[in-house]
Amino acid sequence: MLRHRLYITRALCQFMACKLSTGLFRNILKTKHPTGDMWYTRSCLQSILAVTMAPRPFSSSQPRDYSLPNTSWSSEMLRLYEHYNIMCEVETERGDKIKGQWTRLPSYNRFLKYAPGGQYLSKLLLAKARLFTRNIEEQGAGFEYVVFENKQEKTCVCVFQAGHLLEGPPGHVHGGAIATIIDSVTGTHATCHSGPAMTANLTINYRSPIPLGSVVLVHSSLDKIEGRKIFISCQVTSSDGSKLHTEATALFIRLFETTY
Ligand SMILES: CCCCC/C=C\C/C=C\C/C=C\C/C=C\CCCC(=O)SCCNC(=O)CCNC(=O)[C@H](O)C(C)(C)COP(=O)(O)OP(=O)(O)OC[C@H]1O[C@@H](n2cnc3c(N)ncnc32)[C@H](O)[C@@H]1OP(=O)(O)O
Repeated sequence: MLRHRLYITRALCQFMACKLSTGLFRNILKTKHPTGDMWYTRSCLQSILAVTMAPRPFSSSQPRDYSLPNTSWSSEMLRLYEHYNIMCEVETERGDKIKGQWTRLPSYNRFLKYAPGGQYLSKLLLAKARLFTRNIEEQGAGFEYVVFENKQEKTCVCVFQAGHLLEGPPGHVHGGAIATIIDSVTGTHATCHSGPAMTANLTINYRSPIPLGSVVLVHSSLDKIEGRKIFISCQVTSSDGSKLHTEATALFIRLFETTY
């Protein structure tokens, strides 16, 4: 009975939130930008994100936290997950648990129901839109990954296990899939540090192929910030760090004026 009441309350809240946000979008989108480029202007994106960003984009609630271990994770993936997860909480001399240097980031969940960029998709399709890296339902088939952030050192590390649907050269990971995980990790890093940001440039050097099914580490370091520009460098290495697979540099442009 209580569960039913909860479902009804949640459904009502979702309905009202949806009505409110689509109304706001309609009003925002009616205002034509002087350049005529009304869909993709920064001010437009900023207004939309400003009214809808209220909960932080990385949340462990809806619809599911994809960054948590599942049965497809190999022992190496679990070992590395534990290695970083254990450093997210430390014990003081008095035995209290306090926050450690690292933070596990819950998976990013899409926070907009309808976005202006999807103008050519029907509302039905748009409502189904998913983050590219989280769109394969079968566990272990695509991108299995978890990102940890170290705010003090301005670094992130991602433990990434590449599934069989990411094949490029036989038995190895597709270069586009590698670019995707690099973009996602550095994009997550930029967004966590400075708020929503878009990739302006991504330069990649592929040094050695990544065997399909293997677990690699994606290291992201924030090099510098110049105004709205966030410069990040990235290395993909074997899980023990001995082999360099890929290196990259990325430039992100912050969409908001203020950081959060
Ligand atoms: C739909 C928006 C979503 C935003 C994300 C929001 C939330 C995300 C939340 C969580 C993230 C979670 C996970 C992350 C997962 C994936 C991340 C994927 C990220 C992407 O996959 S994202 C798609 C690919 N990405 C694009 O589709 C961008 C297309 N592009 C543009 O939309 C514009 O181009 C933009 C906005 C980049 C800039 O436009 P703008 O009008 O705001 O700024 P402007 O042009 O004035 O540039 C300001 C200063 O940056 C310099 N600058 C600009 N571009 C440069 C370049 N390429 N090289 C060198 N310098 C550059 C200028 O020279 C100037 O420099 P200066 O100030 O010194 O003059």
